Amino acid sequence: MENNKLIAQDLLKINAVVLSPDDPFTWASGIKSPVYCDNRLILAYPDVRVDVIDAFVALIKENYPAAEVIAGTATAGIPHAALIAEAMGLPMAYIRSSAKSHGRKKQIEGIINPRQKVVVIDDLISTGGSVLTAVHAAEEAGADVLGVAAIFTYQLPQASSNFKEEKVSLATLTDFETLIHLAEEQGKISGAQLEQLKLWYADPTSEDWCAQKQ
Ligand SMILES: O=P(O)(O)OC[C@H]1O[C@H](OP(=O)(O)OP(=O)(O)O)[C@H](O)[C@@H]1O
Ligand SMILES: O=C(O)c1cc(=O)[nH]c(=O)[nH]1
Repeated sequence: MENNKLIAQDLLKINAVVLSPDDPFTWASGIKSPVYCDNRLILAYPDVRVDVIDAFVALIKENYPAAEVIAGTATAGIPHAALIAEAMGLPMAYIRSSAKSHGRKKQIEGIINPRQKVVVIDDLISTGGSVLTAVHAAEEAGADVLGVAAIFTYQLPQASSNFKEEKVSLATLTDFETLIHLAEEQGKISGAQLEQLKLWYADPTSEDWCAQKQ
């Protein structure tokens, strides 16, 4: 099975994908959504963890073969970055959303040296805002950021334009289209739920779909 389908199947199997159209989720970006994908749950399933890390290693070897440091985005990107770095025998670092206000007042924990080739890991891309903040911090430290690798992307136009504008490469293990297609195939989503998701997905930043559900 191709990795994008395997990982989507794993996410469905562990119930990482939750629908709640009547009580929408608020995403990090402020977007209201009927769907949430909780990749943090992967950590609880050793077999799924192995699938995810094997797929990440293959993705990084293919897209960013010169990687020298694996850097996780705080917080959900950190455990995956640690496991990838371990599997690849590479140094690992993590990047906070902003510098600490106490202690050593760092945004980057661990070591990223100037000119080092860095791959930044996040668990999930909605708008890409969180991981692009981490990319900027690594670049400010002088790193040569090869690109971003993440488990899942919603493939939102807003994310594509953000990555394009910043000239940052993005590679993911799976995506919204693959996930929804598989959920439909496996009867894990009803026709009504699919229609509502389509309505939201046509314009995720508008909250019209919320109004129309009532
Ligand atoms: O692409 P974006 O619009 O930035 O959204 C995706 C980000 O949101 C989530 O993190 P969250 O802020 O919930 O924090 P966490 O990683 O600490 O769980 C997720 O883990 C991504 O980092
Ligand atoms: O955008 C987010 O905050 C977000 C969406 C999602 O589905 N899962 C998640 O962990 N964060």
